[in-house]
Amino acid sequence: MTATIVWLREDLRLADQPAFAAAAREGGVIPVYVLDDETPRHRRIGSAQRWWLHHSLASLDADLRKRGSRLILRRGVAADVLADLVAETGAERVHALRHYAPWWRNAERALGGKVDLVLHDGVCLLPPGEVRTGAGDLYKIFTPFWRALRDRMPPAASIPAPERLTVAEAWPASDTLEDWALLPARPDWAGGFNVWTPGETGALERLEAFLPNVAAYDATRNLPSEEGVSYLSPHLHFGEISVAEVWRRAAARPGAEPFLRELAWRDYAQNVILARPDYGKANGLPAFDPFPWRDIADPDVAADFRAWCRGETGYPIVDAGMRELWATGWMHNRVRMIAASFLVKHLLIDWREGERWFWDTLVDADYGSNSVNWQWTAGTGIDANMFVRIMAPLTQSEKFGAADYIRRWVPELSDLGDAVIHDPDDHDARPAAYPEKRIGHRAARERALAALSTIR
Ligand SMILES: Cc1cc2nc3c(=O)[nH]c(=O)nc-3n(C[C@H](O)[C@H](O)[C@H](O)COP(=O)(O)OP(=O)(O)OC[C@H]3O[C@@H](n4cnc5c(N)ncnc54)[C@H](O)[C@@H]3O)c2cc1C
Repeated sequence: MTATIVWLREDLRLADQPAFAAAAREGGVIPVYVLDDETPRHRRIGSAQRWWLHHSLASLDADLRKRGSRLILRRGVAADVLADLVAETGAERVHALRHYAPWWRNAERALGGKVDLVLHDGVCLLPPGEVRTGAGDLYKIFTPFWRALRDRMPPAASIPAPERLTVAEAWPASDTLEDWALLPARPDWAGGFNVWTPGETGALERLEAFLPNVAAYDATRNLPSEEGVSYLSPHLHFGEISVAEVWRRAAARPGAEPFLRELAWRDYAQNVILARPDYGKANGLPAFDPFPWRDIADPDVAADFRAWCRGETGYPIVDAGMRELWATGWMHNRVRMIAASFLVKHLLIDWREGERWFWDTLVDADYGSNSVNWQWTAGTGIDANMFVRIMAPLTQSEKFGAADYIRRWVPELSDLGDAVIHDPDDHDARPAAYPEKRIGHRAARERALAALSTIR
């Protein structure tokens, strides 16, 4: 019997997975995941995502075993490991989904030069690069991108999960998940991650739980104290559910458009990194290259950065968000915007420092979505919120009703009432255990605008 390898990356599912479907038609299937910390170099999978990956791979292996198959785990440079595995097993070809992070495109090119690699679309609603302006260019601005994408929806019908995968004649050797030590041990900081159920079943359950709320999403999505969003981002990042399936299921309900529009941001981000592979480190607007960010090597700046990471800035909404991130690996979108803006504009610290922190601590860290959103918030991006629009964290906190959210994540403030909790200093109500503001809003605003004027 011929054998075919399915190379899995952030597409850890069986349903609506064209690489599995194509391989299953050809004979014996060998599903392989390669832990590759070398090809992405400093973009190796971050600590929070290693936790997720462990559980997601365990879940996929269990699902495969129900179909008479199993997951083969190998470690090393993906293109080399897979080429060796093809030689070892006599596999005829490798099927995989196409990915858009620059290191994955390099790995696809390298592997394609060695073996018969068949790449399938399935990571986005539409393959990045396909949505273009009338002049044939890629869209820089989200709103026209969204309109063009929407005109080409809905996505094609779902591909069912293979009921039984034909088994390879002999299984190649596999590492074990324990060999990879993906879970934190000393200390185990992932206790709060138990709010998540990584894997295809967990992803589907999340979607089912969210669908009845889709019509209310527009009204609740900015309210961190409420459960108004889908919490699907890590499942979507790891490809445990296809974004097309999320679209189809949500679009079948009335009032789904605001949610579908947010899904399109994910596609948009992949389009941006396809056009600008260095978007995680290079300003979208080169005019910002000489911007006088404060020097992180300076001990005062380093202390500000540490306070931001730990949720000790003295701004309750920022601190609640940063602590939610540390505890659960996730942060509400509105609070991500406020916390990111605070780092960049109030503390005047380069957006790349924040992007790196999020890379390590988010369970949904995604090269496209993270860099696009950081650059959007910082005002340095190709589709940018202007730098001069400096978010006032305290006003945002009040406007979006964050009192319960703050009480939950900042226990020092849990006894404060709604009227004072957003800005305890201003009401002379700051408990001694809660830190002072690192900098006042007005002073921060003036400093940020003065810095901006130097590059104008
Ligand atoms: C500074 C900053 C950094 C971010 N980094 C990431 C990241 O690394 N990975 C990530 O997936 N999202 C990132 N986001 C976007 C957004 O915050 C999350 O996608 C969202 O909070 C996830 O929660 P949810 O699944 O409940 O989203 P919902 O509101 O339920 O949205 C559904 C899905 O749409 C997509 N989506 C929604 N908003 C955005 C957006 N602005 N950009 C891209 N996709 C979006 C996500 O896949 C999300 O799961 C970032 C936002 C900011 C401001």
